[in-house]
Formats: sequence, C-alpha cells, structure tokens
Amino acid sequence: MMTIPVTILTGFLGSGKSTLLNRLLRHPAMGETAVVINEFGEVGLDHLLVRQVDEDIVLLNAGCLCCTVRGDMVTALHDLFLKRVRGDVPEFQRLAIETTGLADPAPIIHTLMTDPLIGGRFRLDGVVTVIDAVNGEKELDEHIEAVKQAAVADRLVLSKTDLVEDSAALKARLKALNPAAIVLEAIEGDIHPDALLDCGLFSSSGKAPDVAQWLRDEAYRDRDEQHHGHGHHHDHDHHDHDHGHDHHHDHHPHDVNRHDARISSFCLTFDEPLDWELFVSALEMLISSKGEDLLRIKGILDVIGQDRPIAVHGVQHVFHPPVPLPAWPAGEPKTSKLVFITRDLDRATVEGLLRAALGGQEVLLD
Ligand SMILES: Nc1nc2c(ncn2[C@@H]2O[C@H](COP(=O)(O)OP(=O)(O)OP(=O)(O)O)[C@@H](O)[C@H]2O)c(=O)[nH]1
Repeated sequence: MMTIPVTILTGFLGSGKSTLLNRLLRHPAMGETAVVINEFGEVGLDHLLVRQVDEDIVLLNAGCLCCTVRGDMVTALHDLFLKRVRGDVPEFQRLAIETTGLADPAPIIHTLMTDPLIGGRFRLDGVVTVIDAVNGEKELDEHIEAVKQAAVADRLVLSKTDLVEDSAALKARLKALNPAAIVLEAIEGDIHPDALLDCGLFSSSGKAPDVAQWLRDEAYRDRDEQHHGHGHHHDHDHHDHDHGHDHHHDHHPHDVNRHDARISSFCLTFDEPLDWELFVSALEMLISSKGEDLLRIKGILDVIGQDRPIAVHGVQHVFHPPVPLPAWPAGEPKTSKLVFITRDLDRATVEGLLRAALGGQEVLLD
C-alpha cells in the first residue's frame, strides 16, 4: 500500500488557515483529500458539505472527506485510518490536517513518524504555515508558538497581503527565521495546490525523490553569503537589510524579535563517509541532551558501506526510520548534509557536540 502524504496546515489564530483550506479543497488537484480540522470555525467548510457520514465525518462535494476533532488529534487519525481500512469512508489519497492556532505541530509529526498503527501508512509531506501579513509581525513578537510554527515550515503562506502596502519587512524576517521555506502569498487563499503539495522527499506522482527541493540546503548558504561571510552569527540579523521600512523598529524598543533570536537554522556538512553506528550514537546523544530544542532536522548521509544516500529526518526527540534513496544525483559530490532548525541552541554547540561524539570524524563548516 502506498503511504498517504500528509500536509500539516498551521498558522496563528485567525491567520487564514480555514480560508486557504476552503479554497484549496475546491481545486480539482485536491480531489480525494481527507481533512482533519479541530472545529468548524468562523470560516467553516459548511457550504461545501453534502452529506453527514457520521457525527464527526462529512463528505464534501469536491470528493473530499472532512473529519472534525474535539479531543485528541491522534485518536482522530487512528479512527480515520481504521474507517478507511473498513471501507466506512471513501478511499482518500491525501490528508490535510488543520491545527488550532496555538498548536505545536511537533506532536502530530511524531505520531505520523512513530505511531504503530499509522506510522507506516501516512508520511509527512510538509508543514504549511499561514502568516497574516497584517498581524504577523506582532504575533511573532509576542508568541513563541507563532515563531516555532514559522520556523518548522516547508512553505510559508502570507495571507491578507491585500490589506497591507507591502510585506517586505515581514518576508525578510521570515527568511531570516527559516531560510529554506518557500515564502508565498495568497489573498483569500488563492493559490494553486501544487505550490503547497509535494514538499517531501517523495512526490505523489511517484517520481524519483527530489533531495534538493526537500533539503534546500542551498538556502542556508545563500543566506550566509548575503551576510557578507559573517556566517552563522548573523542567522537572525536581518536588520542589516534596508527595505525602506523603519516602522518595525519603532514600537518594539528593546525586545524586538526576542523570540526569533531563540531560533537558529543552519546546515552542517561532513566531508568523509559516516560510520553509521557512530553517527547514530552521536545523534542519540544530541537528542538526549537537546531533544526539546531540535525543532526540525533533515539530512542526507553518505554512509560507509552504502552506495545509496540515506535520508533522515526528525522532530525534537523523534526520528523517522532512515530511508535509503535510489542513488546520489549524478555529477554531484557525495557530501553528507544535515540541516537544523533549533531553539536556544546555536550552531557552534550542535557542531561541537556532534564533532566530539563522532570522534575522529570531521565536521566541516560549509
Ligand atoms: N482581506 C483578507 N481577509 C482574509 C484573507 N484570508 C483570510 N481572511 C479573513 O481573516 C479571517 C480569519 O480567517 P480564517 O480562515 O478563519 O483564519 P483561521 O486561521 O482559520 O482562524 P482560526 O481557525 O480562528 O485560527 C476571516 O474573516 C477571513 O475572511 C485575505 O487574504 N485577505
């Protein structure tokens, strides 16, 4: 059985998640999608409803299935999966999960990675985070949850850009926070699903895995180069940019971006093939000491004795089982790369810990 790709749709309260989801579900490319939402909010999916399947599940006329959760999201995913197996709900090819505005997406990702029932059936395609162009900066200033949601995203969607003159300062801030995420705009959720789907290693069309677009390690290099070679100490220092915007300094005198400053994002590269046992124990050591602060890790590894690259990804203390990929891209060096999004944990610390644990194996700065 093919694994079902899962998109986690997150974003702060009122940012426009439901508006976006609503619009996406009307698109033919989103047919046969199951949706799990927490409640029918202000902008419900009501007008699409055709038929109540049971108390919590409805069928949408776009061929989609919608399931509301009042309690535990994990229980809801189990239920949905079992109903699909039993044929109580139509087969669906894709799952979208809309989180509540304050939710930390990590526990949902953990479930997809490790749950005995659904772990092998669903796979994380990507985290899509909606950022309100009007209130986004203020929310990032005030709420670490909003900063985390932006930091772990694969795609950042700016909503309500119709209500602001321009959003260059917000975009620069998001780029500093999460260089690898593609930043998009959608007014009233108007965006093609293709821009948001297939963020993962594997696309639904079954093509070869696309490591470059999944890892996007180039983005970290570009970001660091833009900072004139000042390297990782400037991870958040986007105030260097002159966007012709002073106003974002005005109303936050001292604590501007205090949450952003807790987030680091960087790419480590390893010049020699890695000893798998040593690498796993190094990673375990990192997870056991700093797990809570490892918001997201993705990597592609050149492992001693393996012709094929090994993909790894993890969130906090949970790692997906390693996935061997078909082949290294032709003509490119077999360099192991690990990208990190961390909280209260800088590059030097991660690098130092890994270097020590890997013993003789050298960790190179990129
Ligand atoms: N002008 C404008 N309004 C928008 C846009 N996107 C969403 N809205 C409005 O913003 C409000 C909140 O949108 P929702 O889609 O309910 O946001 P949400 O993130 O699902 O909200 P919660 O579920 O309460 O967290 C609604 O009144 C939408 O009509 C946009 O691009 N432009």
